[in-house]
Order: sequence, then structure tokens, then C-alpha cells
Amino acid sequence: MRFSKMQGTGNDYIYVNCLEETVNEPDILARRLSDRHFGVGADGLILIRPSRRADFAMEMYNADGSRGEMCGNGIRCLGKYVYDRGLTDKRELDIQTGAGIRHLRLFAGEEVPAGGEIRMVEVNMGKPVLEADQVPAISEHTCMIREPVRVGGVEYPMTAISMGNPHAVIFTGRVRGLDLQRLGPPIEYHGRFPRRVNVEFAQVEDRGTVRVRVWERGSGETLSCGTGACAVLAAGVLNDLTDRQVTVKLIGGDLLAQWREDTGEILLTGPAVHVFDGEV
Ligand SMILES: N[C@@H](CCC[C@H](N)C(=O)O)C(=O)O
Repeated sequence: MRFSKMQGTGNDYIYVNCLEETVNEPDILARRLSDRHFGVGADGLILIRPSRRADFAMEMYNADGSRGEMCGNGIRCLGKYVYDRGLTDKRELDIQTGAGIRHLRLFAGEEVPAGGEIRMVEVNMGKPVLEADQVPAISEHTCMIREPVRVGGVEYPMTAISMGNPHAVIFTGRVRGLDLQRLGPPIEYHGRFPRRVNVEFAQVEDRGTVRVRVWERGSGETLSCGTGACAVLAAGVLNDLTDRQVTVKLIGGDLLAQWREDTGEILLTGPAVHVFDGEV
């Protein structure tokens, strides 16, 4: 089976073109191939499938084999994959995901010459969902905004947001030095989040810049998370800590997130990089 490894700000996935390849047990394959010691090594597996409703469909699996409804970095790299390999000549694409159809715009920094390679991709991530029962998160209020949640004897103020997948954003003084291996699992599996949760620790540098570390549901600490960057922006605005456009500084690089006032949708822009191709 042929595969490609791609990354967006260090959030790396193994891509299989299911227009040509057949994958029967994607959850088992995701676990095997994502393993950084015994496999290829990645944050998860992304299958590119045909779609009747959009240009292509994205099916994404975390490193533990669980399904992610949406993946902001993964979908941006998928856009680069299908364009660079000539599966489409469109620079604006609709992609079907577990969270609905998402629209991509592909750039090369400057105009893409014929045969040129895509370097940056913008994705319209849709509207953030704030209602706690839809995240889902268990709260006495309609929305969970800066609500204290007790984890291991400590109360963390959490803002719960869905970007198609669930996120808990925690604003904190400093993200450097946080022990995510210890802090991440009990929040991911906390009873207040019935479908588990992705966790973002966010340090506001100014109203347009936030430094973030991410513990991803099903993959552990990752160098970046696109849906997480959007959840941080929405939480920053709701808590009046940021403006509606922020540079999200992650370990693996910077993402630009903008929350449009007119449509209520969030646009996410960042690099998309091909790492290597392989056969397994
Ligand atoms: N890294 C992704 C999110 C991947 C899915 C997530 N771990 C989940 O289970 O919801 C991104 O860039 O958004």
C-alpha cells in the first residue's frame, strides 16, 4: 500500500489515497502506522475518499485508532495532496468531513505557476459551537465559559467549544514547562466530557497573539492542532482576551485564525508540507 506523510505546523499525518488503495480496517492501520517506534510515526491516519457531495472526502483517525470528526491541519494538507498530485486542478475545493463540508483555498505564497506546488492553505472551519450539550460538555449553564473544573484536586477554568470536534481551552500564565503528559490524560477522559476532549493550554501574549500547547484526544501532545487554534480564538474572544484575528503560536509553527463578524465562521490559514512517500 502506498502512503504519503504530510505535516502542517508539525501536526503530521499518514495519507492514503483510497481512490487507488483499499483500506479494510482503518482503526487498526492507524494504530500500527502512527506508532513512532514500530510504525511510520504520525499523529494519525487520513484517508482520501471520493465524495458524492463534495470534491473529496476526508476520513481521519487518531494515533489510538479513534475517529476524529474534523482535523484543521489534516484537511489543509489534504488540499495540497490532491492538487499537487493532479487529482484536481481546482484551487478552491469542498471537502466532506465528519463535521460537514469545509471549503479550502490553496496558495503558493505567490501565484501558483502551472505545475507549481501548494505551500499555504486556508480552510473555512465553519462556526464554533458554544452550547455545552453540543460540544459535548456537562455544565449547569448553556455554555461552559471559564467554568472551574476540578482535576486531581486543582480547579482549571475551562471554556468548552466544538469545532466539529470537542475542545476545552484553559487560559494560563505560561505554557512553557507545563507537564502535559501528566495534565492531559485526566482532562481528556474527565467525566464532564462524555466523548473525551482535546485540551488547549493558552497563554495570551497580546490581543493578537496567543501561545498554545495542545493535548489531543487520541494522540497525546502534538506540535499543533488546527481545530484547537480555532477553539482558542473563539474562547479568547468570548473571554474578552483577544481580538477576532490571532496568530496562534504552537510548538510546530504559527497559524492564523480569523473569526468573521459577518458570517460567524472561522478561517484558518497555515503551511502545508509534504514530507515523504512510502510503501508498506
Ligand atoms: N490535529 C487535528 C485534530 C485531530 C482530531 C482530534 N485529535 C480529535 O480527536 O478531535 C487538527 O489539526 O484539528
